[in-house]
Amino acid sequence: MRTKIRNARRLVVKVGSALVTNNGAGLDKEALGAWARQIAALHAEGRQVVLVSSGAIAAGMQRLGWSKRPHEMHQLQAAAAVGQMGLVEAYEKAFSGHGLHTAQILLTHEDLADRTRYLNARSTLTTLLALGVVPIINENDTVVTDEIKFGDNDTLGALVANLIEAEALIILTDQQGLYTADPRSDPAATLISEGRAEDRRYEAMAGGAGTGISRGGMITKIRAAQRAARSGAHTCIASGRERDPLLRLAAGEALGTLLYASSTPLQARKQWLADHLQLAGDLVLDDGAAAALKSGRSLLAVGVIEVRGDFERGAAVACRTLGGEEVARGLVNYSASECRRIARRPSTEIENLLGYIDEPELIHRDNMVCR
Ligand SMILES: Nc1ncnc2c1ncn2[C@@H]1O[C@H](COP(=O)(O)OP(=O)(O)O)[C@@H](O)[C@H]1O
Ligand SMILES: N[C@@H](CCC(=O)OP(=O)(O)O)C(=O)O
Repeated sequence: MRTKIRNARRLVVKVGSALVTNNGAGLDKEALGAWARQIAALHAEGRQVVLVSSGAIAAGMQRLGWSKRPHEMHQLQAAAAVGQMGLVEAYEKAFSGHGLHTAQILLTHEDLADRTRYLNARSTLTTLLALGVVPIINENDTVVTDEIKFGDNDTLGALVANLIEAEALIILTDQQGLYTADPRSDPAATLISEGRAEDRRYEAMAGGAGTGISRGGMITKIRAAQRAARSGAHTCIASGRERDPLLRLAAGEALGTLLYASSTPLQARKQWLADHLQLAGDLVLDDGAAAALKSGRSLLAVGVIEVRGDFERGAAVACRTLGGEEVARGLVNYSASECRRIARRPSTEIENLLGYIDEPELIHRDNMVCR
């Protein structure tokens, strides 16, 4: 099983706040240095690595002399802006010691939800990797609001793995991996060595964040593994406090918890659709249309009985049954107001109804992913 990580040529490594800041005590430069050394060694083997690093808020809090994480968004954003400077400065120094350039990339949820920006982010990242640069990614905390937040960097790590079609996502944290229960509260909990990322039982075992400085906890790591698996990436959750965890995992050692992907990679576009967290609206389908989608056909206007939301051509929308069940999601060829005008009507009438026709389908099957 562990050959899955050994064989990975393109990896996303995520390091959490607790590790990066040594539980909030300020940037742990020694730890950063150790990751840089290991990533440099992986590079030398011809692998490409993207680093998703948390720690900006915690580092900023420390610089500003705050001992408690504030609740107000603007204060968190201010702390992140201060801390991100120190974070990238420390990484740049650590990697330059190994002759590697770094690049800072700050992303928001909207960047990955917008089709054009998604494609831009993807091509910038793959270009950087081809140039031998180590991209260092964090959420763009300065501009995010609650609605557009990834919130935790486990989710961001998984989306980056989808974005660049990584083969492995390695999540380093302050525990050895996934335990049968939170080891902080249950000393009898045992470590899970490996299993299918999609196995729903893991969600019940995982709890929230361990410390006041982290966001996600184990549950976001499990969901990140599920998300990564949808694009064929295997996830490993391991302790960042072990000696050389990245090198040992890349050598095939059975460290931490491996949550492997069992499906083949979806096509890049379908991946993006499957991970599209924010949808612009809903199309409510009749039973015939719902059945057609499930058997892999395109969505035609005739099967749409209601249009919800306000969206433009090209937006991602959910296709739902009258009962609310999501059957599929996809990129719609017509705006919401156009959809309302052509709903329940055969495709042959679209030109008459609108005065023009873009596509005969409302959503083409190539631009759709079934749930
Ligand atoms: N089943 C579990 N197995 C391991 N850790 C768990 C589990 N449930 C909850 N946790 C907690 O998740 C924490 C790791 O997540 P988090 O604090 O968000 O760290 P990070 O900053 O690395 O993302 C652990 O310290 C642990 O207390
Ligand atoms: N963007 C935030 C990271 C959010 C966060 O705490 O994530 P995590 O450490 O994964 O729980 C920061 O840099 O502080």
